[in-house]
Amino acid sequence: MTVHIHPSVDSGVKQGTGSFAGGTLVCKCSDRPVKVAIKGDVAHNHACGCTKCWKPEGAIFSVVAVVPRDNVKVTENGDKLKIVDPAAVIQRYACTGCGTHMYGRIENTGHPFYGLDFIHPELFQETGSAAPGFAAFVSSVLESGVQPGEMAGIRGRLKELGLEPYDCLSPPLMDAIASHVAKSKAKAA
Ligand SMILES: N[C@@H](CCC(=O)N[C@@H](CSCO)C(=O)NCC(=O)O)C(=O)O
Ligand SMILES: [Zn+2]
Ligand SMILES: [Zn+2]
Repeated sequence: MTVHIHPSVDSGVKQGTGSFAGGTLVCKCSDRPVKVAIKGDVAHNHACGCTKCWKPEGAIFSVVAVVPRDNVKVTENGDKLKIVDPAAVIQRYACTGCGTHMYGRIENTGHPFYGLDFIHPELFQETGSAAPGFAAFVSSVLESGVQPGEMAGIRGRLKELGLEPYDCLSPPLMDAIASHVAKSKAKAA
């Protein structure tokens, strides 16, 4: 049986051009779509199996990447945006018309990823942004109703696609988080 991970990778991961200069994210509304301008390319693009990241209908994983928060600007119909969960670490701004998450922002200045916003590159109206490079929070798909017996097939398909599966973030990102924590502790001592 074919395992569907996410429509943007199911027929193979399409590599970015390496020179993506930015573009516009557009929600799914036919009337007054929300538009968000992004400067520059995305970084740390990955498939995410967590329950909080937005996924298109039928997808098991989201595809999510980061950009500097100063490179994110809501340009049209921002009045339709609402924070999904104000208590979450990542405050995800979703369109109240279609439910699409347009960007996620961290307001805690002490968080290792403060300064980076989370976006879904599939919403770019342009092509060529950096491709996903790994899969994060893979075991978390069980929290969305995936059956344990499906996990081997899911991990196998992710590997086949070149998206190494991890049950948290990738080692370089986990290292970045731990280094940040170590530095914060040293400063406080
Ligand atoms: N098992 C949980 C995991 C949720 C989780 O920790 N998600 C990460 C990654 S999201 C992008 O990669 C996270 O940082 N969450 C903070 C937040 O969502 O506010 C689940 O599946 O819910
Ligand atoms: Zn919308
Ligand atoms: Zn996630």
